[in-house]
Amino acid sequence: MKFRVVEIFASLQGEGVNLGKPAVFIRLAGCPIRCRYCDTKYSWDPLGGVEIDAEEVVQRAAAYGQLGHVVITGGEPLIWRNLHELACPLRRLGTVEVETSGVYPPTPQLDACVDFYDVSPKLSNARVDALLHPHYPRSPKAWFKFVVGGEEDVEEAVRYVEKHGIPRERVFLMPLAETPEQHAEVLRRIWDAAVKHKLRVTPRLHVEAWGNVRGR
Ligand SMILES: C[S@@+](CC[C@H](N)C(=O)[O-])C[C@H]1O[C@@H](n2cnc3c(N)ncnc32)[C@H](O)[C@@H]1O
Ligand SMILES: Nc1nc2[nH]cc(C(=O)O)c2c(=O)[nH]1
Ligand code: SF4
Ligand SMILES: [Mg+2]
Repeated sequence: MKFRVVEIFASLQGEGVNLGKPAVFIRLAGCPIRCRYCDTKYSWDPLGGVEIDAEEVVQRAAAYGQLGHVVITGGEPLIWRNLHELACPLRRLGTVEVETSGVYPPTPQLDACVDFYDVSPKLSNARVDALLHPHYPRSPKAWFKFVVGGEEDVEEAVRYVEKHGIPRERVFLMPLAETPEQHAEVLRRIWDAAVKHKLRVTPRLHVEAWGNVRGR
């Protein structure tokens, strides 16, 4: 099975439940959702990247050394209906985490090979119609990151969590930011609302360190 791969790189997981873990990132091409704030628009074209066989992707990922954790991202990786043909062999390299908007459900074969879903449900600040699939709130493997730019977004996230029955202990707020300056400014804006609503906050480590650059 071949996949269109935009980039493969080693970095620290900059977001969410596996924050700070050294990981190999595999960014697949294609995303039909098109969030207004997306910091990875170069991944949207489904014909972008290069076509690589799953086993070759695993070899290239393995070349970074046994980092122990692999992140499949995009783009929207769940549009690839045979994603298990990549996720399952990647388990040879460690735990497997999938970054997703949560719009598309995993197949049972994929779910068996995933350790973490890092789900980013879309609030009105994304300016898209993207419904969270009911598979994720009830999955013990799913963690949730709401991109927020200020207090109003935090309040919307609180309503969203309640409406969709998302377990609060699996929820993170994450600054809508592409530069270290924006990141610090948004953190200050959401800080008290996060405390008030007892919601965890995840930074975007790579944005704080490098801004929005490829391969980091
Ligand atoms: C590029 S997306 C790829 C995975 C998947 N399409 C998704 O949206 O979760 C990876 C993560 O970056 C987040 N993201 C994208 N642009 C952002 C921005 N400008 N500020 C904060 N988070 C952003 C997304 O919400 C998601 O959590
Ligand atoms: N360091 C780092 N961590 C990340 N976590 C999720 C990312 C993504 O683009 O999916 C990402 C990324 O692009 N870089
Ligand atoms: S779903 Fe993810 S990759 Fe697609 S536009 Fe939104 S943030 Fe970007
Ligand atoms: Mg990124």
